[in-house]
Amino acid sequence: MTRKTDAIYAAPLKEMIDFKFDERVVAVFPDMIQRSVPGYGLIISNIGILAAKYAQAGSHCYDLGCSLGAATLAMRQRITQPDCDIIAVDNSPAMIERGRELLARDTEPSVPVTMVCADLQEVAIENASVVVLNFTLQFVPPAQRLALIQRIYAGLRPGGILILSEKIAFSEPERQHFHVEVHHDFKRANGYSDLEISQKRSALENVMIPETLSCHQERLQAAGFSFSELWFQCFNFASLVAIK
Ligand SMILES: Nc1ncnc2c1ncn2[C@@H]1O[C@H](C[S@+](CC[C@H]([NH3+])C(=O)[O-])CC(=O)[O-])[C@@H](O)[C@H]1O
Ligand SMILES: O=C(O)C(=O)Cc1ccccc1
Repeated sequence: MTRKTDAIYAAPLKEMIDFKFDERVVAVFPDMIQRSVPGYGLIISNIGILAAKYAQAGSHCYDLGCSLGAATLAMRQRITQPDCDIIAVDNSPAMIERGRELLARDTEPSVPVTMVCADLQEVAIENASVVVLNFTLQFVPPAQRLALIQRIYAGLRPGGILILSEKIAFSEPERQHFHVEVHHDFKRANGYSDLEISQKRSALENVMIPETLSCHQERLQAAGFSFSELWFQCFNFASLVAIK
């Protein structure tokens, strides 16, 4: 399959509109996320590894903010426990429509998947062994984040896990500056121009709100998770696993 190149912010825009997961983004999303998030492919494949270890027989696995279902497909390929299913949720109709097409191409008999177009806040989380928030919490309004993590904790079985990947912020200006600069270098090395980088940054400003690693760790603890581990970090992109 040829991958469509992301050029959404390549030409100067007269007016900056907030970033939205619409048809235009969906059409280039695999290219956009791969060129923008350091370690994205590695994170996806290791979500499969973690799910294979922690999925429990007869439980649900959730992929919240699934986009095109990359984490879902990685989990689906690896989970071997009987009677599991995956519930993949996204509130972008364009993402779910394309995600369903990609899922239909994956014809190997394996774990059943349901792709749901809904706000993740409206989806019940129950009898869960694996919950994935792969770069999704950063788009949830900060005031709603604790309640969501508490609801995930309540829906997990003992021994179940939450995988939480996020772009992170740093409280010390010098450290924040370092990571932002190096991330921009990463994007430049992947073919984005300075204009694309700066226009996308403005479009994301009101929509994607990163927090510090300690903010995430403290929230996980406050929600009841007594164990969490940073298993991935590259520049200002990190992934935690928390075990109930
Ligand atoms: N309230 C919400 N309810 C449901 N979905 C939401 C909500 N808010 C945002 N989304 C969805 O969360 C996704 C975030 S992208 C996740 C990548 C994916 N996890 C991946 O592993 O490829 C991350 C990124 O692009 O940086 C988008 O598809 C939104 O529509
Ligand atoms: O592109 C960026 O600068 C990011 O921080 C990551 C990202 C990737 C895909 C959609 C939105 C944000």
